[in-house]
Amino acid sequence: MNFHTRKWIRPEDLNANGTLFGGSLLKWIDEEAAIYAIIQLGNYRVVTKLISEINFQASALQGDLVEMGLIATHFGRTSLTMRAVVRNMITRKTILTIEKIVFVSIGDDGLPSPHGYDSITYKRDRMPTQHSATGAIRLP
Ligand SMILES: CC(=O)SCCNC(=O)CCNC(=O)[C@H](O)C(C)(C)COP(=O)(O)OP(=O)(O)OC[C@H]1O[C@@H](n2cnc3c(N)ncnc32)[C@H](O)[C@@H]1OP(=O)(O)O
Repeated sequence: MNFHTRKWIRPEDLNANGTLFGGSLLKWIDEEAAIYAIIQLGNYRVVTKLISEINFQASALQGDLVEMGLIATHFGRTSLTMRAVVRNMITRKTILTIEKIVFVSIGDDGLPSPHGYDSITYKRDRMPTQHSATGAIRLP
């Protein structure tokens, strides 16, 4: 599992208990998983289909650093299933684990679209050359 993204816990990320607000964390995870799905499925149009049980095991305080890790666990026909782990880099405790996050690749018609992949890429070789929403073309 690769831990690409780190976050610094700021005052606006705290709950009334003075610890990390779960909603902030879930927003970061959903965005991280969306970017991971785009890289794996070669499609900017991916949507969250399912997030399984979220088990908050520990927390973080203002000023702590947390890191998020994702790994693809299953390539379906139109979907990608991932596992997520978030760790507190200061206390070294696991903050949460999510066993299943499912994203679906969407076609221009707005319906699930086969992505054609069955294994993880560790490169940027599947990045689409054109963004279907903006028409922007990526330079080589
Ligand atoms: C990044 C974001 O935040 S996106 C915003 C939040 N997400 C959304 O708004 C998505 C809203 N949902 C939808 O638009 C629709 O449910 C869609 C397009 C995602 C899927 O539509 P469905 O009618 O369920 O499509 P369909 O039955 O063909 O399933 C598509 C894939 O999802 C999988 N799937 C569907 N339901 C589930 C489920 N409950 N759990 C796990 N996988 C599921 C299917 O197995 C299929 O995968 P496969 O092709 O790899 O076998």
